[in-house]
Amino acid sequence: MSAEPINLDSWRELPAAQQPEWPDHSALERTVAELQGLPPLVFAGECDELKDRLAAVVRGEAFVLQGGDCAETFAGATADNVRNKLKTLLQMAIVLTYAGRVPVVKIGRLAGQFAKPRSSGTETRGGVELPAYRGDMVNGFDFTPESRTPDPARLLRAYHSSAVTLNLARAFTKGGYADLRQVHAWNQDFVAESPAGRRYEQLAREIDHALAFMRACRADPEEFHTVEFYSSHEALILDYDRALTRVDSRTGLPYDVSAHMVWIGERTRQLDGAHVEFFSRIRNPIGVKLGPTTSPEDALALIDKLNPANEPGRLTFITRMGASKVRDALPTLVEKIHASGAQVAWICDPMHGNTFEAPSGHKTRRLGDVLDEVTGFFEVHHALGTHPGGIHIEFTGDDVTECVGGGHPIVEEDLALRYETACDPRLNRSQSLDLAFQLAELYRSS
Ligand SMILES: O=C[C@H](O)[C@H](O)COP(=O)(O)O
Ligand SMILES: C=C(OP(=O)(O)O)C(=O)O
Repeated sequence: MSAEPINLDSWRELPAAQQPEWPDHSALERTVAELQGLPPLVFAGECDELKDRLAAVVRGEAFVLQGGDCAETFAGATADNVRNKLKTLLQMAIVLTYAGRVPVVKIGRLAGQFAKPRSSGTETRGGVELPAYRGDMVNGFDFTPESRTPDPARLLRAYHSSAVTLNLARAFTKGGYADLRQVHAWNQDFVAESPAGRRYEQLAREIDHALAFMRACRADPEEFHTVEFYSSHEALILDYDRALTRVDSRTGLPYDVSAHMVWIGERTRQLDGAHVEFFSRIRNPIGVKLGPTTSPEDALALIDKLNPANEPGRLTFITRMGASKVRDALPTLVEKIHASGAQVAWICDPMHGNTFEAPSGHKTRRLGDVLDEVTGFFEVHHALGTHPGGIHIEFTGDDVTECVGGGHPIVEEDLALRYETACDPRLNRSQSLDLAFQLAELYRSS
């Protein structure tokens, strides 16, 4: 048991970036009090299990696949939607495990990814200025004063939507849908239409043969029938994540039980800021996004503050440099941190450094840039002898047209066809599989 209670409110004294301006503070306090009385969404023991899996990533023995929507929406918490995202994640994981020959730690940007940091606090349309959309946890997407006013009741809806989503994810991953014998079923609606689907079908046939062989040998391990799946989100709105922090009865230590893993974004990772302070107090495995301006000194100071015991699996750096910068910005960072002896996992987010505006005004990303950043990430780690530990992506299971490129190509003129994201552009299912095949090749040759 820990000797003294840990102060979970020390962050309140510090500047907290990207927080909503709640118009009604007493409503916020009532909501927070209600959240504090609600059951945990995940258990501390599950968070520890994920920490162990991430420790294997630090040792170079496993690879992280972390992904999901840029911004989940309340309306999107449906069985079809969650199943489609999980299906894509499972297909990507199978490609990586089979073709890349590496165990994959599966983490969704799911069941809690309801808040967004924004470049500007307001949005102007036709001369009207309103608060920017900050995710369904804070305000509505519609461009009206009512919808854009931050509403604390949304924190409760975020909790309940997370609970529904996590319940579906647990049912799909433990209840038979994720059984390896379903490798073909996951592809059924897809195979004929897309080159990635056809390539996947070939791989699924090989897996079938391998499974038949294993069964003939009377080997049918439990791992073939269910999947370990973990949830994660950017813990941006501190009132929410603090209200869902509970002291673990086994150890007396605090965990943010709104997700297994939480991360700090590029815009809120100030060393003397509230987010870093709050994260230093909770015991979940945590991530920190690092953009191209991060100095090795910044990263080392974050390690001192967030992982003073140098526990492997506790801290993951998610680098998001941009394809044009990764080969210049990443090497010194990795080299100096590795030389310090710090035990961190390195994950590449090839999305957030590669956003641009198409002539139509849509925010988009090129799959080619995404693949180039991932390739640069592998090159840097290969040259330094460190482990490229995973990827963090924004994707969806639907055939949206938000990013350009891919084996089943989408061009800039297609963007308006199915542009459905609430914030940043996501890879569709075919583009996600293209990425998985490329990753598997990179992994095998690294
Ligand atoms: O997902 C990341 C950020 O929230 C997003 O890129 C911010 O977008 P903006 O620059 O349109 O505010
Ligand atoms: C905001 C995000 O990324 P970053 O903090 O890296 O900009 C995100 O991943 O949603």
